[in-house]
Amino acid sequence: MTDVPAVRIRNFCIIAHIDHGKSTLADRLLQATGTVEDRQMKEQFLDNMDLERERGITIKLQAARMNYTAKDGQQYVLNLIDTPGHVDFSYEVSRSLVACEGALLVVDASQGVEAQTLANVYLALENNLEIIPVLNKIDLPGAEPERVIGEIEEIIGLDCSGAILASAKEGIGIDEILEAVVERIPPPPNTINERLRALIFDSYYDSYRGVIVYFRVMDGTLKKGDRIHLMASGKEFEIDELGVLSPTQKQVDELHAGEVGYLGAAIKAVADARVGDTITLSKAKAESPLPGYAEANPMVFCGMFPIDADQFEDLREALEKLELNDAALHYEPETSSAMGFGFRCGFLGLLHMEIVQERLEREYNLDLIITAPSVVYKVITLKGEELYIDNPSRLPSPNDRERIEEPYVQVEMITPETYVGSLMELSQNRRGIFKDMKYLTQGRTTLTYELPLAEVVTDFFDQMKSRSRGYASMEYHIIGYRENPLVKLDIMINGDPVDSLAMIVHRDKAYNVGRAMAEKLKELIPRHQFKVPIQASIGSKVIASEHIPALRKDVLAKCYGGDISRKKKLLQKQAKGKKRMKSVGTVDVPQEAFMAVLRLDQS
Ligand SMILES: Nc1nc2c(ncn2[C@@H]2O[C@H](COP(=O)(O)OP(=O)(O)OP(=O)(O)O)[C@@H](O)[C@H]2O)c(=O)[nH]1
Repeated sequence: MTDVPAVRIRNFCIIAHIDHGKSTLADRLLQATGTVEDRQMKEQFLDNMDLERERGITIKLQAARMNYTAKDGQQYVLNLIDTPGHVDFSYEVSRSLVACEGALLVVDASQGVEAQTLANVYLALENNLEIIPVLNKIDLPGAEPERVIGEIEEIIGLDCSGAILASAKEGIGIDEILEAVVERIPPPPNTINERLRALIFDSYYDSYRGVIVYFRVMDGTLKKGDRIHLMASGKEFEIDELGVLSPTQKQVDELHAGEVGYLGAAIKAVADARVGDTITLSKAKAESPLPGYAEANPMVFCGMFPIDADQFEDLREALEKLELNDAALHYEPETSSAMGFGFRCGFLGLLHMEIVQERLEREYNLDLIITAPSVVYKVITLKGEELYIDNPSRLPSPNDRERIEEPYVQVEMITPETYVGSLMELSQNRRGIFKDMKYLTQGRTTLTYELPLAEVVTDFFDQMKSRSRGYASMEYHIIGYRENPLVKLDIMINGDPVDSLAMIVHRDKAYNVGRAMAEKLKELIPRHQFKVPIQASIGSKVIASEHIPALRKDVLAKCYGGDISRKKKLLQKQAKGKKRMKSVGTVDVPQEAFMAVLRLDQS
């Protein structure tokens, strides 16, 4: 909007670990600046997806524009850009940081610095953001702001002399935070006369208006009606809606360098306007795009099969719809000898996978069987080809391959000292390579390991949480592919190989995993009228074998005295249990069996 010179704009975001109070603080800032009136204040305004609110996590980033009259008497525009709080979405976090000049680093004064906070602070420092430390929750009796300040200084090396003590809940420190944003965060550079470059930091699909794009104008001016060119996708569109988020959408005619806004341009799918892409004008293109564009590559894959084969087309339609709004979701049809027709789907990480699954089941009413997550393996064949395999059942035979490589990640954990031994054991068991350990204040420790991603996606996070009684936190990033002696483990049920249960494991662990899998499946697959053998094999060699004995007793025999309502209840319970089963040959296999690998006692 023309009336705001760049010197009176401040663009900032909030960096915080989950639950340290980011959303509560954002709400307070919106209230204190009168952006949202108290009575229309929905709790946690910025997290507006139901699923997000239910789980209390921020998935999609958004922005809010606030007008603030500072102590110097001047009117400022403060743009708060929200960032997602989970490692799966770290690329989106990095783009939203680039759209800012400063960040509030919110740390729970009764807890301390956590792994995820660290990762995002380093990203902010790399991007030269001005960081304002905020010690939140000082109203809590256990708050120790001095200790936590010491920790921030020690771990991050950040000068905390200007740290602000706050309680988002009680509204303490909110004015100080707003003043600090104005005083300490630099205004955006005034590049209004340069060619238009605007950075996309988020987008979502609206069924009436097409994709709505959130962006920060870095250089130049953008007007309603302009024809825009997206520098990475190469696509062109005409802007039919331009506006700011205050925090609901409000239309404006133009936006200048330094401003944050949204646009609509009849864009069909978010994949056409990806996060990180640069918007420029068709008639006066910028010479080069803004740096740092990357396509989000799926790292974790799983199979999704409708329990009822008739739902295959519904599943396809649901995935098509989700894809409009999720550029990182990949899928392609898959046929499994055991499961029939379904899709192989790719995700950024486990949380992303869970969110998609939940939406398919909840919003599209699909009953799905989902197979265990797998990472993408790189196979070099004897002919020298390089193949990327995201489905263990597709692994080329040992006779055709020269080697297999798997993705590795660097994992940073922060934990109270007491749990260090247990977490080191967990990491060693998961083929981890110890890299570093540092003692912090108050008996807290950072641990750094390099681990195969495959070992991290199979419940590493849950194990870490349970071994540390919920106190440890972690963060990981991909560091590349490494060769390992990996083999394919096949599972046979009743003599039939079940392709959806095949997995790729390290040779040294194959025997244990095979045995544990056979035992677990024996536990999870219900008894049938006949004996069901279960075998685990590598190539033609059977390495573990179990069997489920035939069913003898009638379940109803358990009921006494012909109590009909009780009988009904039991039958209903059985029918419900059946819903989540897939027939593999003549054997009914429940959903849990396909996830058995996540529940093996091998951690
Ligand atoms: N006592 C106290 N509790 C607070 C304060 N700020 C936030 N909380 C509580 O801490 C919990 C987490 O707060 P949120 O604002 O949802 O945390 P968040 O960082 O946004 O969490 P994510 O959205 O999951 O990233 C909620 O139960 C809040 O009510 C505070 O200053 N004092």
